[in-house]
Amino acid sequence: MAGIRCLGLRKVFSSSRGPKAVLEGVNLEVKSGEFVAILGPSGCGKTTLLNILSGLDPDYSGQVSFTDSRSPTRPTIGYVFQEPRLLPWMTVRQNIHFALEATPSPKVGARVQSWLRRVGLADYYDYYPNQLSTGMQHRVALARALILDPEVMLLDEPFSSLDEITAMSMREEVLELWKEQQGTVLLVTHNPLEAVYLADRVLVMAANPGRIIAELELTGRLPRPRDPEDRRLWELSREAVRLLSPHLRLGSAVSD
Ligand SMILES: Nc1ncnc2c1ncn2[C@@H]1O[C@H](COP(=O)(O)OP(=O)(O)OP(=O)(O)O)[C@@H](O)[C@H]1O
Repeated sequence: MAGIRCLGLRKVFSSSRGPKAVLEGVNLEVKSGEFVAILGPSGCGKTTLLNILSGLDPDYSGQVSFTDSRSPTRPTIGYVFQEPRLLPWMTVRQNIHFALEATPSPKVGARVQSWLRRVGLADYYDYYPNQLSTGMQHRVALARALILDPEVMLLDEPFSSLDEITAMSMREEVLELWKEQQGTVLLVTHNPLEAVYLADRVLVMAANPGRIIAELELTGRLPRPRDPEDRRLWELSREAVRLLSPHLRLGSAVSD
């Protein structure tokens, strides 16, 4: 499994108002096998950061590197986007198969089917995305990322558009898969309770420019397995919000 390291990361976007630094001086270290959440308000640059780490956005300054990877170049990264982004003309099975970039074979077919079972969609393999609920589409997106056996999982608010009941079961699924695969997870969220329930460590981000302003270590304070009803979760989530509040002002995430 691989760790993530960023040093002095800076990202500038151009707009009609001129260049704007969206990320500035972001330093980040995620250990191999660690589950880290990034908590921050809308527009602080969380997705921008994941896009850079995933390799989708190569236009930045600063350093990004991966430690302890089994690959000599770059670890396999599974990226679950905010929206499921399934290909609408492909069935569930075809969408997952497509991610593997492999030619069809009974072995690959069995692997796809096994992941569909894992996310509770074995009976929906021949459905098209528009025949699935949003929660089901998110589960397909999760299977599509996990089938790659990624060393690093980047999760961009994967539960934010789900109803709370579905989100609760998806969180458990992600925790289960993380334990099983022992991969490294970087989860982006603006839900403090979700962050402290899932992560070993929470990095708090503020906007304008996007930067990490605080860190909340949870491993020693909240042993696993965790109970979603544990009162300490509420206290810790309030602590995370308190770390963020001095940096919040209305419209702070909007371009000045
Ligand atoms: N392609 C782009 N061109 C110009 N500005 C952009 C572009 N993509 C993002 N931005 C700006 O970068 C900032 C950070 O955007 P980003 O999507 O990373 O935020 P975020 O923290 O993920 O927000 P949310 O939680 O709402 O998804 C925003 O101010 C946004 O307007």
